[in-house]
Amino acid sequence: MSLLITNIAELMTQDAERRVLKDAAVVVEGERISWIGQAADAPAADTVHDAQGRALLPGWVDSHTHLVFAGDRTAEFEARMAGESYSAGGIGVTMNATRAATDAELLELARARRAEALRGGTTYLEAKTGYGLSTEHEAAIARVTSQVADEVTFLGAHLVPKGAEPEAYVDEVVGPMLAAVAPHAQWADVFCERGAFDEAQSRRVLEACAAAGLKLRVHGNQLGPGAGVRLAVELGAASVDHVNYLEDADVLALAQSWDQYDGGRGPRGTVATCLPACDLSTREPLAPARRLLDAGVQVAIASNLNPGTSYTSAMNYCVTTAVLQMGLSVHEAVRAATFGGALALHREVGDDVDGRRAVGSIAVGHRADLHLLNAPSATHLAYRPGMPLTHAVWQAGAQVV
Ligand SMILES: N=CN[C@@H](CCC(=O)O)C(=O)O
Ligand SMILES: [Zn+2]
Repeated sequence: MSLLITNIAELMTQDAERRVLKDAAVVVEGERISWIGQAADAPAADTVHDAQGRALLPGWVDSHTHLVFAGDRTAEFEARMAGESYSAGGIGVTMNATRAATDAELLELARARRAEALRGGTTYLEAKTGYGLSTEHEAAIARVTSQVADEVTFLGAHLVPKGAEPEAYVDEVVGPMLAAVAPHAQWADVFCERGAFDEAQSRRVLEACAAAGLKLRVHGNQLGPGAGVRLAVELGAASVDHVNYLEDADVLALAQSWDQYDGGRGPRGTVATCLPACDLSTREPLAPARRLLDAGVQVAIASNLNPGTSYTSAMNYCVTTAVLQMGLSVHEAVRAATFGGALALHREVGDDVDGRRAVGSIAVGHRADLHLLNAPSATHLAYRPGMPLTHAVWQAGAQVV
């Protein structure tokens, strides 16, 4: 079955040439984009969707979520709004609530959140473990996560649980916990921050996970300057996330990591993933996305959905914030939330590579993940902040919204 989406006022492809087409059309065959071009030149298809002058973007690629948890942290949020600062310790509150839930309850909660994200235009999503913090609970959460997320990240090194001795806990993370979770995960992450894991502990976790075949990502430089960015670049992590507190040397290292990049055929560098909703909720300085882009760093924008620092999956809101408060153009912000997220997950290139297609851009051969706005241009995301602009969504060629 083929589908022609026509009468698109603005088609923001986020493809290699960063093309933005006016009066455009897209043809989808099965799960795959098979044609893009001017509406007047479009081939016939089995069915037609008249976009009626709306804007079409790639579906959002949310490359940083903590989708699987129970409970909420309203009281902590209220305290923060009253002037308290965020600390990693709150993770323990969610650990207790999550351990108390059954796997079936966690799956139901996560499925509801995944559906909410999809309704907001998120067609591809990464999710982390990290609220189990024991071998048994991390393995259970990894199994649940693999049923709802497109990419699964092992984050046993999220917090040393209360009562545990840090080095003994790291021994567990790199030993039995890693062995139990690795079959369900593609990625490993560590919260390299004061109050969580120091540089040596983070390095140990990341090296062990890499040796077990997991690709790397890092939570770093969120609450103050630190080793996260440096470690991520040194170990070839796909992404370092938060990046609120950066020294010039961090920005330089991130930029240099992209020196050899040739569009995905050779090695990739380390993406800097900015989490605007989290920055606002924690009242941390916004990540310096403008400075990073100007330095030549590849940037992603993600939701960081979690009950502590960012209880939202609204990527429209993250993009709006990036434009209004972080100094990005609309095109740059949309790129970071689509192509940038895909790059941070090594999914930005490929026409049926290992049975999977590229996501995060609209190009022939890529997965037909499409987001139709109820607006004539993507500019309206920032121009009409907070308005419900998601009109229709296709995921792998199927209309889901
Ligand atoms: N920074 C570490 N982890 C989460 C917060 C987790 C929590 O507080 O529950 C984050 O990305 O912000
Ligand atoms: Zn996070």
